Amino acid sequence: TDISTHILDQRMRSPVYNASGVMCRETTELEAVRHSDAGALVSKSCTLEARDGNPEPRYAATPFGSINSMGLPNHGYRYYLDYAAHYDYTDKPLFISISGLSLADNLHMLDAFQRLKRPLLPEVNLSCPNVPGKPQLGYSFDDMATALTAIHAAMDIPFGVKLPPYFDISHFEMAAEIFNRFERLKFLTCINSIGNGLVVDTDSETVLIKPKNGLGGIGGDYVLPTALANVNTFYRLCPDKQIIGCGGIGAGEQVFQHILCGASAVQVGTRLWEEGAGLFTRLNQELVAIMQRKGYQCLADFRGKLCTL
Ligand SMILES: CC(C)(C)CCc1c(C(=O)O)[nH]c(=O)[nH]c1=O
Repeated sequence: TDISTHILDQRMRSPVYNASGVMCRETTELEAVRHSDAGALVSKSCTLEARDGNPEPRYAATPFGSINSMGLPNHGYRYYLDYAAHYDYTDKPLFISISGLSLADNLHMLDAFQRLKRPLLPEVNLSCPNVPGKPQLGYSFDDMATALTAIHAAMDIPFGVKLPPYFDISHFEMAAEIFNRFERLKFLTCINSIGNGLVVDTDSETVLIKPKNGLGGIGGDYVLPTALANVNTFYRLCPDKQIIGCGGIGAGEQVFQHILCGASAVQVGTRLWEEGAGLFTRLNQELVAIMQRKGYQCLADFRGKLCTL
């Protein structure tokens, strides 16, 4: 049973790896993912300068997932640039998440990474903050088109984007129309956390996290249906791009479902935060067991073959 996959021409022995933001801010964490059974690794979204992020508590596990308002804590792009400069690319693919506070910052960082002349894979976080008072880039279609036009013009290496969840069919169509303009935009990672949820503790009658009056991105079991809808819809609307699934993965079954919906690889956030890097070994084993039960030899036997009624 072969669970290997490729993103562009880069082979992954397993289709499963970490989601940006989890187990990837420190080089020690990146190395833990690299030494695990994950098929790749992605770094914490970086900004031009290092950031402490928001006051704690800023992450909380909940009965069916998690809530977070980390506030982009990271060591600044140079720290991840150094990791990418010395990385052994024959091992497993390295994705670099970029979340500049402005288009100029994104262009500066992306240029620095492409000047390394290494096969790293940039993942531009479109949940990055836009001008205050405007929706995030991923929800401001004109600004998103402007930013991607500038990024595509500046990038001569392939890159991807990390997308917020969409819910309205017209938004899927408008977003896909924009992404399909850009040939070197080669992969779409769907989805980021579902924004600005609120989790309340009944006994204390209090929110769980300190920032933003307790509002934060929701991950975990709660988001699986939305994640699968985004994976499958962009899989159908953007046939020239690969889809990386993210959201609601806690067992091999959800890895299977994401790939059935069209994902070429999948990322795990909440479950990885809660379980640690041994998770990848478990998910790989559970995926193999499902494939064996169904008689599939490789991921291509079922990728994108979701049946409709
Ligand atoms: C939400 C932002 C702080 C604007 C970007 C970083 C980010 C964070 C974060 O650092 O709070 N959390 C997420 O679940 N997704 C993200 O993309």
